[in-house]
Amino acid sequence: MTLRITSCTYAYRRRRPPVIADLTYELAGGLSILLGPNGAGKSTLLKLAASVLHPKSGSVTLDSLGSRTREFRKAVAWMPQEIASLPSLTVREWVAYVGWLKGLSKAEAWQNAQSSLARVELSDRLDMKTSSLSGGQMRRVGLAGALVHSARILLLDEPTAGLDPHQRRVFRDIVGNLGADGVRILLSTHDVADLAEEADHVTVLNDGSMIHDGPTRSFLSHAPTGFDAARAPEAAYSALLAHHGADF
Ligand SMILES: Nc1ncnc2c1ncn2[C@@H]1O[C@H](COP(=O)(O)OP(=O)(O)OP(=O)(O)O)[C@@H](O)[C@H]1O
Repeated sequence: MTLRITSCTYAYRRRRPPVIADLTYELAGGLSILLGPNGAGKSTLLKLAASVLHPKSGSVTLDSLGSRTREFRKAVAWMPQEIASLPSLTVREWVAYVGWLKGLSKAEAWQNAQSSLARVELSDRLDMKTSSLSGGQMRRVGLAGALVHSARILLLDEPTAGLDPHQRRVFRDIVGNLGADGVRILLSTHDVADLAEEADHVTVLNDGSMIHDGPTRSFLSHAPTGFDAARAPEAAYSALLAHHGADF
């Protein structure tokens, strides 16, 4: 399934410059990462792709499905940057609720909640209230929510922020397995060094426009010569932004 954003423009306020300006993008296969300075428009782009926001002009489609259709919403999962705990819900209820909102039956949602929480290593927290979790644990609940309805497209907004090194490894394994199953993943991150080596594709946003969109190899080629491999992703990122006069 191909997710396409075509000539999209989005502004939060009238008479203000758009946050996303006439942007066209197609999500490649495997893992794509979305980079850019604070305020570049990464979360806004993910929300447009997830049908949480709707463009003022242009379109968001999945093959022939428009982004306002139920089928589109079922095929696409979105993990927001801020995962809200619902104080009255347990961890399993929180994830099952997301599954139910995405069209699963109550029984399926309840069952899938258990298995997706096992994938993020939270089986021992099923019956705890979400309000009692740490920030990193709550992000893992958010990821379980994105996994619960087996979407073909995953849109993850800074999923590794605040995760400890072991949980980063668990996250990478999950993403690697999903990629192998043909799920397409777009994730935003500031963790250039950590994730670039895993990514198939890199997109860089600056001030609402794409300044790079291509395979990881072509992104890394922007690193000035002489950088060792471990520092190449950061060097490539800085070089691209400097080239485009970004204020970062
Ligand atoms: N709800 C909102 N109302 C008004 N302006 C907003 C709103 N959300 C975001 N913005 C503005 O839109 C711009 C892009 O924000 P966005 O959150 O998409 O950037 P980002 O690249 O995800 O940033 P970060 O890396 O800091 O998360 C910023 O200037 C931000 O202030």
